[in-house]
Amino acid sequence: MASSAPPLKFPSSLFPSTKKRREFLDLPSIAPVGKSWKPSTVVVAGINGHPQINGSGALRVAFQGAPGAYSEFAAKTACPACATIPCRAFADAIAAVERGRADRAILPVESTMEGTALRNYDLLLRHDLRIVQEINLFVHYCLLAMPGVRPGELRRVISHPMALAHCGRALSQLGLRREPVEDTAGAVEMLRSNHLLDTAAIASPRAAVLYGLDVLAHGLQDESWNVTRFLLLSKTGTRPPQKPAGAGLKTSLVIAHRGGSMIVLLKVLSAFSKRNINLTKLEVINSSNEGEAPVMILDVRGKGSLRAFPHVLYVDFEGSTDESKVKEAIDEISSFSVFVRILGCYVADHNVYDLQ
Ligand SMILES: O=C(O)C(=O)C[C@]1(C(=O)O)C=C[C@@H](O)C=C1
Repeated sequence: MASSAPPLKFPSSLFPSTKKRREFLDLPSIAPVGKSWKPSTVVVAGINGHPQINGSGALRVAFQGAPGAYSEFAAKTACPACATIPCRAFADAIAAVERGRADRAILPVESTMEGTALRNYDLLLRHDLRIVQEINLFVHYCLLAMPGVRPGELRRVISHPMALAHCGRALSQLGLRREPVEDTAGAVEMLRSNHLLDTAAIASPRAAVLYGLDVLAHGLQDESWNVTRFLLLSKTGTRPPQKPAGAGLKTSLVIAHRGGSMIVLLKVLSAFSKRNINLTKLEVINSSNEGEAPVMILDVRGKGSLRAFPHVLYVDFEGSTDESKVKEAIDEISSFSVFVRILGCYVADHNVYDLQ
C-alpha cells in the first residue's frame, strides 16, 4: 500500500457526545452558568434572570459577522426580543447605529484568555456612542466540518483570529493549517457555500445546527474557562439608568494624561479609593514610543473632533455618574488630566451566560 500522510490525531477528550440543538432562533436555553467572572479584581452579587433593555421591544442590534456568530448570541442574550442585523465589520455595526439603521451595536471588548480587545476600544473611542449594557458570554468552541467528513480528511481550519488564538494548543495537536477569516459563523458559511471537504471551521455548536454541519470536537479552547465580555452601544442613553433591585451600576471612563510617570496613575487610584469607589477594570495604554500610534478619541464635548493621546487609562468602576462621590472623583481626575470622557453608565451584570 502506498504510504500516505499519517492520520490526524484527535485527542479523545475533545469528543464528548454531541447533542444537536435546534432552538437557535428563540434561544430559550441561555442561562447564567453560575460562576462570576472577575475581569480584574472585583465582583459583587450576581443578578438573576436575563437583562433586557426597556423590558423588551424589538430593538435592532447590529453585530459583526454572519448569523450564528458569538456576537449575535451575545446580542440575543442581552435583549432576547431583539432583531439582529449582521454586518461585515465592527465599524459597520457602529455605522448602522449612527445612521439609524440599528438601535444598538454589540462589541466584544475583553476576554479571559486575551484580555482587552484594544482594536474594539479604539472603535468605541472614535465614535459618539454610549455603553448601555454589558454581557459576559461563555465561549465554547467546536470543530465543525461538512456532513460526513472524517477528521483524517481535514488539512486546514478557518475561523476568526481570536477563535484560532484561543484554540492554539488543540489546533497544534491536530496539525491543521490555520487561516483567519472575518468571523466564526462566516467561516461556517464559507465551508457550506464552497463545499470545502478538507477544511474545518471553529465556531459555536449553534452555528453547526444553523448551517447543518457536523460537530467533530467540543471544547477546543485552551482554557476551559473562556468568557468574552461584550458591550451594547447606543446613540441615546446619556442618563444613567435606574438602579434595579439587587444590582449595582457601573461606569466606564477614558482618561488621557501627559504620562511620563506613575504619579498620574496613583492620583487616579487615590481619587477613587478615598471615596471608596471600587474599580472593576484598569487598563494602562502608553504609546509614546516611536512608531506607536497614539489613541484617537472623539472629543464629544469639544468640537466633535478626533484628538490624539499617547497616554490613556481605561477605567470601569462601580457607581453611577448621578452619585455625588462619583462626580467629585471625576472632577478631581479632570483637574490633573488632559481629557476625560464618560463612555457609559449601565447596570453591572456579573453573570456569565452559556449557550449550551
Ligand atoms: O466571530 C465571532 O463569532 C464573533 O462574535 C467575534 C469574536 C471576537 O471578536 O472576539 C467574539 C467572541 C469569540 O471570542 C470569538 C470571536
